[in-house]
Amino acid sequence: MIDHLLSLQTSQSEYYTDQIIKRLIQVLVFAGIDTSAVTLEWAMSNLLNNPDTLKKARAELDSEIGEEKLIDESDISKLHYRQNISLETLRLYPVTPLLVPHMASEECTIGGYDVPSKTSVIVNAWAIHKDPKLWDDATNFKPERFEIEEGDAYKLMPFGIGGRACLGAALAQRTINLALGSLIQCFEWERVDEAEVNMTEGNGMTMPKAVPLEVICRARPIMNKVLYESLDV
Ligand code: HEM
Repeated sequence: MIDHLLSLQTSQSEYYTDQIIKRLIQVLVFAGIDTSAVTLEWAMSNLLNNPDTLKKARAELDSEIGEEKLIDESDISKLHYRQNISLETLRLYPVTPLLVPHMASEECTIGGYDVPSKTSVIVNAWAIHKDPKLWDDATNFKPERFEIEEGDAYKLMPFGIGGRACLGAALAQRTINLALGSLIQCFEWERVDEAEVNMTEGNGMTMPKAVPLEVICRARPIMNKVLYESLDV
């Protein structure tokens, strides 16, 4: 990306100044890293509190990919249940719960309220995602719900909607699905004790867990195979 921006700088030096390039990279780092990492932590926490879901996700991986090769990007589209786990995680724990503030470009009506032009408008995606009028059993973690519904964009909007929606949504979904798939394929996961993982939401720009996740993991046999192959022994 930096390479590409620097080559644009040679042909369009007035626009692609060093400052613009630095800011673009800052935005990508800021918008792209913590959001995906925190979502992954919420997803793992959900799986540890829902062992049957974890078992089902592992069974899907074993049957679609097997235990001989590691999951790669081309496998993601085969793993529907796994994708539903990410969607359900982003529904219950959207890491940007209020999206980012918008401004009404012209006078309009929202939910019966007259909104003058240039008013700041904040969308509470967190509340929409848990609204019992929109979702059955709204507060429970049920990835199966997406087998029936497609994740209507006006009900499920962890990446925002429209012209200013998240530019990295597709990349984020691929990264999260691949990372989560690899973690499930390569390790057995257990809670550190009998108690459920604490799902309290903390404060911060990207809604973190109030109590960081602690887990026990054990390598599955595929790890031996992959490690030996990479050492070429
Ligand atoms: C789980 C991961 C992510 C979530 C939940 C997320 C969520 C969001 C949300 C809610 C917005 C604001 C949308 C709106 O204005 O309504 C946004 C904007 C943006 N996101 Fe993401 N994001 C994620 C990952 C990423 C990644 C991986 C990148 C890039 C590497 C990225 C780049 C951006 C950029 C550049 C914008 C600003 C778009 C604009 O203002 O036109 N995001 N994201």
